Amino acid sequence: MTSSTPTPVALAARTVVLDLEGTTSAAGFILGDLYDYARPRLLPWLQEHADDEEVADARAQAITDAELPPDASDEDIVAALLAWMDSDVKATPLKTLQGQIWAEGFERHEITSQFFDDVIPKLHAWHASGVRLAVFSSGSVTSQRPWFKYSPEGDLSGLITDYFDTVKAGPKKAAESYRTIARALGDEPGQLVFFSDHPEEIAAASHAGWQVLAFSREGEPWFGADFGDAPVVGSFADVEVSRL
Ligand SMILES: CSCCC(=O)C(=O)COP(=O)(O)O
Ligand SMILES: [Mg+2]
Repeated sequence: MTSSTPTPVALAARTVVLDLEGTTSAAGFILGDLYDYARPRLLPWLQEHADDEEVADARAQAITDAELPPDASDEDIVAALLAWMDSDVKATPLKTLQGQIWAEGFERHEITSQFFDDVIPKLHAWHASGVRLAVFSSGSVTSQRPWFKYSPEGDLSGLITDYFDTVKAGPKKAAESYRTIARALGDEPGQLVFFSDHPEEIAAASHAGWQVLAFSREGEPWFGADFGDAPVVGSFADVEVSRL
């Protein structure tokens, strides 16, 4: 029998920016527990929050993105949202509406977040050593904040200083989004490192001059993907980050 020891990766950075699904947290949990929570709540949410500006914008954007007629009904829009959910299409209007629904679910203690066992100890250690921690996820900032507040290990929001989503920063597969985040954080690109499970996100961050670290976790959608020249690990336990 052969055994392989993972190669530890040592990095120096001012800020670690975290992807969530597939990196800190299991896709199966998000696509299972969280999506199941959102599905039956989409139609009543649209109906009951029709006057909310963010909901109205998401509704209009969903009509455009799904190529629905301008007078599409709430039922038509929900059918498009559900189809996106079934294929895990990370459409911004879907993420806005899911995020609002989940935020309420977290506040009501009807859902909690989930992290791989190797993640939270490292977040505490890096935060304690002065490394800034931020998030860049397709999940909306409205859902990112309670994701860290209502963790199974208590409130982790004190560890995270900045949150970015595709509304604030732009698409995760576009290098310009990483330039926007670097400017917002006041860091030089090389002072930042992006952790992600997605090859195109890793390529985009790298193109913007960031350090990158790819996560290839067994059982996750991008396990075994080709990350080009990027260093690859399977666990936060294999990573050391010192403050640059
Ligand atoms: C904040 S929990 C919900 C996360 C989510 O909806 C999502 O799509 C995560 O995708 P990521 O960009 O973090 O891979
Ligand atoms: Mg991801």
